[in-house]
Amino acid sequence: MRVDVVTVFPDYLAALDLSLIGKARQAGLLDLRVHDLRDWTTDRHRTVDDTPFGGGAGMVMRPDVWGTALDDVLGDDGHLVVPTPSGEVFTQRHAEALATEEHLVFACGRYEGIDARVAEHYRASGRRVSELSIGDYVLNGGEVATLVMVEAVGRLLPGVVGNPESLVEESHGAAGLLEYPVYTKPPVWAEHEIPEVLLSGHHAKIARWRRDRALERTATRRPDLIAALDVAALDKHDLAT
Ligand SMILES: COc1cc(COC(=O)c2cn[nH]c2)cc(-c2cccnc2)c1
Repeated sequence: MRVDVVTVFPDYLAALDLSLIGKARQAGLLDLRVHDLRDWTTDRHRTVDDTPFGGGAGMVMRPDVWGTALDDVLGDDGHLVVPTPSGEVFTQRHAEALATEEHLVFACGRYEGIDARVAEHYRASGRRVSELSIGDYVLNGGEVATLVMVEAVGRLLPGVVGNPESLVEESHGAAGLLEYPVYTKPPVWAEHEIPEVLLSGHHAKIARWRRDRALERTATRRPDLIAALDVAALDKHDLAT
């Protein structure tokens, strides 16, 4: 997979050189390129923004600069992803769908956002455009949201995560449940013990205990997910464990 990120703060994406995503890049599993939007400006001050039509506070990012940058970077197959508070909420389902793409291009907005004609222009020219929010809050720019989405997508690519099994059981995974509580040594810590069943070696009981804790946690913390629960996947998942 090729991922391009266009931003006025390229250094923000340095975190993608680290850990699993960094290793995936070195292994050639992920071809990540970060671009400075100002490289497509034509004026002496390398201006990327201007005042909003209709008035209001703040500045808006110019369509002409974004257009020349994205025409270069999108190529024939790029799927344009625009992190924005006004987008569809990004979920594990979006991560799974984006992980099947060949080429993603993240446009990191700053100020009050990007001129709306940019997304419109690429949609109208038949390109896939996804305006996605990582949550109901406002950030100063799309870079942090891009880090979140690149990590969520990148870790699903074959070969990136050591044990693909671990992708099945995690929160928001195939069964749509939150993850059950996990424990490791020592068996007693600060007078807190481990649930007995986990020491029993009885795999069916352990699987059942884990499923019950996941259901309990989901019902308590995310009742909205219970309504969307795919019981069939849950049982399939259960039988698989
Ligand atoms: C592309 O347009 C944007 C992008 C961003 C950065 O992304 C987020 O904040 C975000 C992404 N998921 N959840 C939040 C912010 C604004 C923005 C800023 C101030 C006032 N209004 C809008 C606009």
